[in-house]
Amino acid sequence: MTRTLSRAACIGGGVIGGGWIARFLLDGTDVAVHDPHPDARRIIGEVLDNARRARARLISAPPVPEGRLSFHDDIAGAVEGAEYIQESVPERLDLKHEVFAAIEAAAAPGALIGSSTSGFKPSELREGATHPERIFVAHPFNPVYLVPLVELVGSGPQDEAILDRAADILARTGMHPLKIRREIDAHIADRLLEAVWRESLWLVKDDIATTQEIDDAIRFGFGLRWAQMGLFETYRIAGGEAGMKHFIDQFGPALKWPWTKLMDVPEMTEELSAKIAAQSDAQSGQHTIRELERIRDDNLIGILHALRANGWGAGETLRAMEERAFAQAHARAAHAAPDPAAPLELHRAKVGGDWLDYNGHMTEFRYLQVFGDATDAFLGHIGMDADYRAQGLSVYTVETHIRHLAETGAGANLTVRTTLLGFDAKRIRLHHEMVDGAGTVQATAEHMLMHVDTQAGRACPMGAPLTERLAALAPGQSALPAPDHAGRPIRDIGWPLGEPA
Ligand SMILES: NC(=O)C1=CN([C@@H]2O[C@H](COP(=O)(O)OP(=O)(O)OC[C@H]3O[C@@H](n4cnc5c(N)ncnc54)[C@H](O)[C@@H]3O)[C@@H](O)[C@H]2O)C=CC1
Ligand SMILES: C[N+](C)(C)CC(=O)CC(=O)[O-]
Repeated sequence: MTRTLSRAACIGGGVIGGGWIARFLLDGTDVAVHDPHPDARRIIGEVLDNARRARARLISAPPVPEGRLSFHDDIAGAVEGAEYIQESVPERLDLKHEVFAAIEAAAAPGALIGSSTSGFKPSELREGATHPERIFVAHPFNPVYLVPLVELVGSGPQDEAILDRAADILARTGMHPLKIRREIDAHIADRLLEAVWRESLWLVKDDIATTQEIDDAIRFGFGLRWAQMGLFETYRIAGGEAGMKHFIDQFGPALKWPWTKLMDVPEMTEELSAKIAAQSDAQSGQHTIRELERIRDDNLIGILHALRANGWGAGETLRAMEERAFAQAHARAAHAAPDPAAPLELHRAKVGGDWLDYNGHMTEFRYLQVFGDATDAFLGHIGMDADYRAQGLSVYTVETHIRHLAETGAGANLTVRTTLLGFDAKRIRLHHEMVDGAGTVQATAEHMLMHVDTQAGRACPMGAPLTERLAALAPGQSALPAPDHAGRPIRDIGWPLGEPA
């Protein structure tokens, strides 16, 4: 299992710093914060509330125990003992230099120092630094706790090693590090965003469109495409069967037509600024910023889930993050060395608000999900983990019987108690009991699992390590009273009007 970063420091806890704090903290890392803003604790607390809510909806794995959050009056106190330091103070070079000087004076020699800067180059950030090689750009995207991309930028090839170390740490928090080949103002993504932003400002200034109309042009159209394919793959398809070559032949000339005014920037007069703000108020002023954040988060989570289901783009990053969270949960359960003579408590879950059906109860497929995750936790417990499956061996569930016994509602903290009902060379029979925080049984499940050779696509005997682990559990588990419903089929209720023809 990959190690979680033990201590991070976040200097600046505003929009972006708050997101970094949440990402690290919810990944189990202790986070030390310095931000002189008088309301910093409240603001960060509100961001954290939204981030916890989002994380519970995003990932079905049991939550990682949160790291410890501490606030410090100065930078020295915050960075002491931190392995990774993230600077997210306002976008002013003089301020960033001041902050780096204070960080360098107190940080451990091996600590990595990332900057959230949207536009400055590492060579600019490093001016006047004592150990410039430790400072690099780690440019994230809002909300940092949900959007996986982080652009990593150094000054040249000599920075490969430090960027690799940073990439490794940030990938373990569920991010997608993109190493930029060469430093350039505003990296990659902000150059692209800036082009769209600049053009949009012209459209508002020239009264061609309102902020609402521009946003509609994005969200009902090309914005939907960009979350899943980006620009080049999208345009390749737009070239039809002849692909990118045909696309360029057809639309290349348009680049010389006056479609854009990209090289100019409209002067940001008081009048233009007030016009944009008024249109934005009319468009979105009915929601608070925190409400808008929650709407945004829920939409992003839906998109990420769809991408995960399709094994595509940012969905792959989410899948890896979730697998890691499950592996950590299984390791924690195994480490707790459950009593083999009692039902094994190997899996926990919390019922998210979006797990409910139209009756306000946990919807049916979520029961199977929780029981399936508990089965995986049991399999991990007996040694059937990702390494085992990589050998082309796994188990398939061949039969399931779920009983729904209570009305499981939103927010319920579920624990699954697992009993081994028996095993032979190829099969494992399991019973799960799902209880809520008060110990009330919500549902039970019985499963028959078949050990398979996934390449050959047929059942095969388990090897010695697995059968030995099962045999070690057998004395304690077989002594437990068998549930009275075990092995029971669904009762036949007959046909009151007689057998149908
Ligand atoms: N807002 C955005 O969409 C994005 C911003 N960034 C970058 O992140 C950085 C921060 O931007 P935001 O979070 O948007 O700004 P912000 O204004 O929301 O937050 C900045 C925070 O830094 C604190 N601060 C000021 N002086 C400080 C000091 N000496 N030590 C510690 N904290 C200090 C402020 O109190 C404030 O809470 C900038 O470099 C920006 O370019 C990067 C990606 C996206
Ligand atoms: C507007 N911005 C330049 C600060 C935006 C970013 O840096 C990234 C983002 O989250 O859009």
